[in-house]
Amino acid sequence: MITVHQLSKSFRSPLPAPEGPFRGLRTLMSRQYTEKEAVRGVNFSIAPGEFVGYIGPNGAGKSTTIKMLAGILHPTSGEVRIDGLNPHRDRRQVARRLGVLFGQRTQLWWDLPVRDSYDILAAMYGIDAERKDARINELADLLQLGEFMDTPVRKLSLGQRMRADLAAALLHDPDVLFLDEPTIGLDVVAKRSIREYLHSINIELGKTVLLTTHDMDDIEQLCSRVIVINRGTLGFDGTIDELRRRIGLPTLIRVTYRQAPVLPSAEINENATSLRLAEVDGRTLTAECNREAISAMEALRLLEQYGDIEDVHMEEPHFEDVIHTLY
Ligand SMILES: Nc1ncnc2c1ncn2[C@@H]1O[C@H](COP(=O)(O)OP(=O)(O)OP(=O)(O)O)[C@@H](O)[C@H]1O
Repeated sequence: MITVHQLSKSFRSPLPAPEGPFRGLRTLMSRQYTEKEAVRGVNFSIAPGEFVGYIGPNGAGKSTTIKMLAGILHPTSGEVRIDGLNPHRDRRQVARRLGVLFGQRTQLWWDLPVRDSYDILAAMYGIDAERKDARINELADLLQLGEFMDTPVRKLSLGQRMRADLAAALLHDPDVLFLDEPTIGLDVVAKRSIREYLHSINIELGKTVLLTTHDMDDIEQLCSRVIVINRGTLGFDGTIDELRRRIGLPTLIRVTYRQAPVLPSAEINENATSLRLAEVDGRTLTAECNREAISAMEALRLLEQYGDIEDVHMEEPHFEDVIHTLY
């Protein structure tokens, strides 16, 4: 559905003129430029129906990539294809298949009621009146837009605005969605409602979604695959589980024994790279387990030697911590 081959984008900015009078004016006239390689030789492909997270630290090149995928920016080199089409050359055809949301900027008309923005967008996409009304009613129902459909966009709360923008991105029923920070600044309730909706359109309607976000809960709850970009180049492309394994943060195993365990230093220390004792507190022992080196069953078999186990609790490393290690 989406293929990206050796995609690169450089930005050229004028170098500031040296200190002195009329510096601002001299900067404008400056003929010296600096080149910023925002995206460097990126390759990936996304199959129909995938939900992919595209993540990276600030300034990594995420928005620049999405803008090139959507045909808003022209690549310096490399290729993008959306369903075989070039987003720049075949702009109109691609626009029909594509819905784009930039969470930081609305694509709705600020001073117009929400409904009027949809009328304008429907005219731009060539949607006839009957289909437009049916579509707006459907989206208003699913995204609960009814109460503010006639309110100017500038008067909406952030959560309402995001729902209205999502409906705008979906109005023409595109197969592919590019979402750049769709939950930014939202409270937990609004985030949950947006996530539930995105999940449902991916699972039930088979929409292909590329999601950029700094919210790792978005990624963990929605994405089957994650692509990590850093300083313009891809560092990882795979499932969340693969990413966890690659980073190798330990799984915590918390075992409660029937009686206080006999301290197990010797044997656990022999296996310190795979299973490391972190803490003993009364009847509870906490160990850090490297799942690459030892299975949970093997770890439990080792821990069983130190007493009768009453309860076991396992805690995977927090995804935020995994990502923090990666950045
Ligand atoms: N129009 C532009 N002119 C010059 N440099 C730009 C332009 N747009 C982006 N950049 C630079 O390209 C780099 C990548 O920017 P981009 O917006 O793609 O990052 P991002 O990963 O989306 O970051 P964030 O998470 O902060 O939104 C940054 O260093 C940014 O300053």
